[in-house]
Amino acid sequence: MLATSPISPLLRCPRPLLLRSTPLMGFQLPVVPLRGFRKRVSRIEASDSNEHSSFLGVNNSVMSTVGKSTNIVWYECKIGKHERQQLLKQKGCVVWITGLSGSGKSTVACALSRELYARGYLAYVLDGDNLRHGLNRDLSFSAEDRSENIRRVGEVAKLFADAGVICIASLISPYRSERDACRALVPDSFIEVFMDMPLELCEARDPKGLYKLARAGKIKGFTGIDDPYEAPLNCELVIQLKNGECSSPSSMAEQIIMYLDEKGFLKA
Ligand SMILES: Nc1ncnc2c1ncn2[C@@H]1O[C@H](COP(=O)(O)OS(=O)(=O)O)[C@@H](OP(=O)(O)O)[C@H]1O
Ligand SMILES: Nc1ncnc2c1ncn2[C@@H]1O[C@H](COP(=O)(O)OP(=O)(O)O)[C@@H](O)[C@H]1O
Repeated sequence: MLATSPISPLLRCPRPLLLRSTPLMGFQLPVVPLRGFRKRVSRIEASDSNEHSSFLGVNNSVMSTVGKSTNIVWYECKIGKHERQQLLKQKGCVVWITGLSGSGKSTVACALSRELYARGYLAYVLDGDNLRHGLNRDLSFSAEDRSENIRRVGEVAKLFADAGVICIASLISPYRSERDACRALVPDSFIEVFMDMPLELCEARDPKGLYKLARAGKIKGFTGIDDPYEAPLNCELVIQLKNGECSSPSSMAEQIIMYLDEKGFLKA
């Protein structure tokens, strides 16, 4: 359990205190983390201001500069991804669902989450539309902001996968290079699923009336109308119409579950 330090600012630890329960006393004792931590860090010189530079310091601590964050040190916990996966009896991964608005991304994402839950697996959906209500509320649909949107979701998805969770990201994510960058964050556990539905079908569905507005010129830069969508060239799964018919969401989810099972993600 974590708590902020109750001690004076002069003695404040660089990290929060850990509280540990003792069976004998039945209450929590503060445990000051890693004596020598401050000393070790203070002996490392400030790093330069390159985009991403790092060097080994005393006791293998690595002081880094990443983006605009200078003098930062990665702290490793003993309970890691492996332990969490053993606990959950599954492998953390990212199922990245891409496709046009109205192609069925959110529907299949929720069906997949539901089917996994029914089988005893933990999944979490990161939906583009939903994330734009919070984490990404500052982003528009300009190319630059869409790239930042995808980058952030890729980073969050990586954290979920590290937590041992099957993370289902459901975003239009129209640019190949940004999707590839997300893949590079979790190279062995990224499953790209392309909702390969014809524009005509998506437009006919138009559940939010956005295509109609885009065709009328009332929304500018709408994906598939006057903004590009770059279809994947080499993705793990493609979901398409069969004989002109759309499969049910649960059979689409089943297709993804079969892939996860074959590749060993459904065991620790
Ligand atoms: N200009 C424009 N282009 C595309 N989509 C638009 C636009 N404006 C609003 N919307 C709505 O936003 C949803 C897509 O958000 P995403 O975060 O998935 O988009 S992106 O990955 O950043 O391109 C998308 O949701 P889905 O229909 O679920 O895909 C739309 O409802
Ligand atoms: N497999 C499917 N079969 C029939 N209708 C579907 C299917 N998947 C999605 N739909 C319908 O298509 C519309 C768009 O689906 P949605 O999941 O919101 O797409 P997206 O998230 O890609 O915008 C919704 O009205 C939904 O009910």
